[in-house]
Amino acid sequence: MGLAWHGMSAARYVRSRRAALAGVGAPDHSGRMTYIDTTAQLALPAVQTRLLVGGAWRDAASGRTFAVEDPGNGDELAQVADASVADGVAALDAAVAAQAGWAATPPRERGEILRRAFDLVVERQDELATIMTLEMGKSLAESRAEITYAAEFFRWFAEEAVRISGRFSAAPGGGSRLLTMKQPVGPCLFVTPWNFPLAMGTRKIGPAIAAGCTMVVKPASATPLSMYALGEILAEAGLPDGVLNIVTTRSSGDVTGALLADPRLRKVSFTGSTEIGRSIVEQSAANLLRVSMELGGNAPFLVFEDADLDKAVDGAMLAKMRNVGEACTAANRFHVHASVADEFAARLADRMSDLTVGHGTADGTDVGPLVDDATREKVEDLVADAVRHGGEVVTGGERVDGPGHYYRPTVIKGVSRDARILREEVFGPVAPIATFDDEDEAIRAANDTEYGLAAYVFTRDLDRALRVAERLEVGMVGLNAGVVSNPAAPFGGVKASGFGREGGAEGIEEYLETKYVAIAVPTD
Ligand SMILES: O=CCCC(=O)O
Repeated sequence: MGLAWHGMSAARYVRSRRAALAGVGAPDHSGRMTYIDTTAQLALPAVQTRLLVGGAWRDAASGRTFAVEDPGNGDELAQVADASVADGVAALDAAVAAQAGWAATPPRERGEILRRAFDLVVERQDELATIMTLEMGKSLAESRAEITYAAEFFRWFAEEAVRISGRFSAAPGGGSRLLTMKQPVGPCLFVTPWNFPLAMGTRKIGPAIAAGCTMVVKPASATPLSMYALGEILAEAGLPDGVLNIVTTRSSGDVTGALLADPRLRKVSFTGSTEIGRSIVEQSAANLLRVSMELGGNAPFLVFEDADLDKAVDGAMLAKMRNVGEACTAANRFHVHASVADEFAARLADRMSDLTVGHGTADGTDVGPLVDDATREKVEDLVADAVRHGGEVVTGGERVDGPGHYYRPTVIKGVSRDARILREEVFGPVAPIATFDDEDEAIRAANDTEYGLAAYVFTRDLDRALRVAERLEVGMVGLNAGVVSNPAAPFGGVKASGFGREGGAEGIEEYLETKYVAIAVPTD
């Protein structure tokens, strides 16, 4: 059975969209994006998604909706309920009402729900990939990879649900015993981003379900459809009403502000920009909420003179081009030993210029559009600034004309340390390369940022690898590896990249409180 889309079959929706989109935004090697007007064939069903509150789908109290657009050609994909503050509070009411019952549900039952949801996500990978590609642009291959990643959080936390434990010990002085237990923190608010619309949801929802927490999820307004599809799957997997509530809104600040001010909320987890993260942390102080923040990055990619350059270029392609560069873990700047920098730049440019830019659903597309024009304009500004600061564009360096927000995969070498592109998060397919002469200089350059999420190190010298990994001010290091993300590993950053860890054995701890009971034991 396919996803049911509030009475209409999402499979039918996806099929009709897929047929309609065949040929739209086909890549054209002359440099333009050809848009084949398929309006006559589109015949889009008026997909309207609603809010999920207490297990029921309902309209926003305001009756308002907003449009979700395909970043690959600007087509409207759906109208989505635009929740008001009252809708947000109703969702929290539902989460609060479900909390006690859910916390009392046997861990095995919570794990089994997650396991069934894992199976369903895997089974529906193609449908989900089409929805995701349409709403955020990346190629279908990228969307499928994200869906596998997303599903694995459910499988991982299905296994963690039954391993929550405490301890029992004797007080050193005698006279009492100490019983330490773990309990769910309570109702949570999750604010998820558009760049990984499903995985950033499952990375929070999975451990919350495993730990026995209820939740309100507010997905990014650009990408609500993947989250709705996930809500349908979790309901089908047997998640009780009210445990997961989904609220889409364009008034994010108002709705999340009201929830953060509500003393019934006990935790907030946010993935997104450092700027918004700071504001959420400030607001969460009033009720002293448990907080997890997964914020911006500015990952350095270090290539030492002894690195295997083939592996370094493979790693660079992954670290830079995964998700079209729209990832907080993306290699943002390349610091390469001066003796190998030209060779590295030439090899990377060869690989980048081979990539096919096109609509995410078109056959052969490697690189889809950026999510919106503001993102593309920022990329253009950063490239222009890098060139003003002496950078030489080796490949790319321009937008693709035509509908959609496309930008060519770009390599710039000789970027000087004062260029903005080495300090600001690019969130696009641009690899700026700067050089260093020795290890200390490489580390100084890598740490010269307010961010501290991920870093990548390429070297064949094990001593150096460990030394450098220890000195880098980041939460995650890829050692001769271009991807650090793994559901079994603790994902998270330091400095302005936030705090808290998602995934791994640490992931579930974010959703658990520790309580201890002192038990008097008569001594005679
Ligand atoms: O963009 C943030 C998350 C990226 C990831 O989980 O790999």
